[in-house]
Amino acid sequence: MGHCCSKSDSVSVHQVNNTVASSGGNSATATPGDGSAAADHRRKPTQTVSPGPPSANGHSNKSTPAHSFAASPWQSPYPAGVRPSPSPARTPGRKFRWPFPPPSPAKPILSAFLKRQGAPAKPKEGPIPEDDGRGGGNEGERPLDKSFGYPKNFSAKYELGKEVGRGHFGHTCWAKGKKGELKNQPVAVKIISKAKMTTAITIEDVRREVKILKSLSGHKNLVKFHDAFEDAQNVYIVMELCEGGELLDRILSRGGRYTEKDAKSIVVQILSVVAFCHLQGVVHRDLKPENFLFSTRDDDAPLKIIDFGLSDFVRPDQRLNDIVGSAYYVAPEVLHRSYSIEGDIWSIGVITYILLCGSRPFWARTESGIFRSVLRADPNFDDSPWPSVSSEAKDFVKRLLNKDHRKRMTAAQALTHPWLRDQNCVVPLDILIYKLVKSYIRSTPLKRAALTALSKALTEDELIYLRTQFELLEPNEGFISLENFRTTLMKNASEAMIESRVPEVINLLEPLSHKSMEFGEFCAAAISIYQLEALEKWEHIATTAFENFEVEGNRVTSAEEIAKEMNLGPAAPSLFKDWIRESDGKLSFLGFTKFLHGVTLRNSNLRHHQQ
Ligand SMILES: Nc1ncnc2c1ncn2[C@@H]1O[C@H](COP(=O)(O)OP(=O)(O)OP(=O)(O)O)[C@@H](O)[C@H]1O
Repeated sequence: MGHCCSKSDSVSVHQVNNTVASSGGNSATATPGDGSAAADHRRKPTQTVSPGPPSANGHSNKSTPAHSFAASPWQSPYPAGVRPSPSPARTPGRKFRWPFPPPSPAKPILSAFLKRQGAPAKPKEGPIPEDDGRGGGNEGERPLDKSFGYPKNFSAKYELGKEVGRGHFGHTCWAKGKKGELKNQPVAVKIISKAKMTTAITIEDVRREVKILKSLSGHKNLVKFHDAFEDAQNVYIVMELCEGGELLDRILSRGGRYTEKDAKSIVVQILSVVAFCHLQGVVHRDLKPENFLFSTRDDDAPLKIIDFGLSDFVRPDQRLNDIVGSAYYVAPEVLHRSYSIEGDIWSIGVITYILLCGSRPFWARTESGIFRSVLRADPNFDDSPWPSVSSEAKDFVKRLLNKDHRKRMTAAQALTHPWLRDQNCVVPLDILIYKLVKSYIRSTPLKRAALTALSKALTEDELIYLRTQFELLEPNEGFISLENFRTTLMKNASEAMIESRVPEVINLLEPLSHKSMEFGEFCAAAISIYQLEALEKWEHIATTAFENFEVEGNRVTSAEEIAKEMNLGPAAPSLFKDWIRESDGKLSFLGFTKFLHGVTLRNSNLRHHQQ
């Protein structure tokens, strides 16, 4: 995926647009006036390109060819000096139709976002100055080092064939191996032009894409990485060839939507591979139907995730702040510049919504309108075909499209959702468990008692996910300890993760070395109050939990004690008065639920009182 701008820099960016509806392409009957007048640039390039005048981002379309064909024996599909229009005239319609409006090439989300906020937009594809306080060097003075250390003998090992796909910053060709294991085997080669790597950051982006592809090998729904090469002009990423086309094209060929049954099999594959990426500490950041390819043309061909060009490594407690992704699929917290792997889950929610009804959940004619909709609008579940969609499917989508990222299901949890139960999904280890258990073992006895009361309010059905996770930790005679957490993580982690992250994650669980947990305590440790609050029956759960707490756990406390337990300063106790019953000095129902919820820094009142 795109390397036009940095990911790691605040101006990073990208790919906005109508990409959802973008690639379907037979433009012959495009409807004027609805954004669909131009055709699919990948297939009918001459109808969409706008040679000559400066593009919407202020860069001349003439200046730099978008893609290098130097290494390809085949001709560029574009006329000389012409590249796809970098900015679509408008955003296509909400409904999927055939034919589709043109795909929109990269367009920075951030620039549109800044414009909305009244700040001057930075050039979208122009080099990002590296002396902007973000730690780069002055590229005007120091030539960029574009050597990657990859082998240089690409053409000795592979024979390039025709182009099979084109992104904004690279094109992908069919090729076959000339020697070794891949002799005569077809492969795909993504070719990224070094001429387009105009900053140290864009170079780093390519390096990271290769590193991530290497480190993630092994999942059946992930395109297999073979090798990376370079020469003076290009970087070549050799990978498994997927011959079945994009998920987007299949959605289109089915008239815009899937049956629930077929949608489930797609969603399970997406969740499975995304759960794998998240466990390995990788956030994809550009999940959309164009980035899933079918390995063959068969109806039941496996789906493969591609394009880790916007992906990044993320630690369990880390928040990322660069705005990247594609507008229709971007999560609210990405636009708020504080996000992590839950952003991918939102995108899967958007994809599932589209699969089930053929429309986008967040739609507007302009990019700023899309962002507004993502931030504020609730998706429509009333219009056709939603009344005939199962309530489980609707609940599933709603639990992915929760605007509060803490309330969203994780990919592993989603695989245990009732909608997918008949799919017999293999549920992978969830890194969220490690995060929650880490907090639990550091919490106070009162908090643990409250969590225990809460976990006891859940039904066996609601505990399926936790039971699966507990089994994955391979309890010894019903108990798990630090060793179980360590071995299970090692068993499920990639080599890169074992080297870089596992020690850190396990160290944080160190207090567990002196204790072991049976399933009951594990449930108390690994439930997320935020996720439970998102459930329709939360009120019932909370009431039952409080009844449990009254029987076992609720004790006389004071506002000072609670403030102390919640790590709050001396001015805070006045805030907690309502939490304690005057009659017996124990937590009230309100106090119980708020205490469970904890205090977040978002609560400006508390912050104020802490000062
Ligand atoms: N392994 C593959 N097998 C077959 N086709 C592929 C493969 N990888 C990529 N393609 C095709 O090449 C196109 C561009 O690839 P990719 O998305 O990785 O490039 P990009 O420049 O990063 O794209 P984008 O602008 O969409 O982010 C894809 O949309 C797809 O059609």
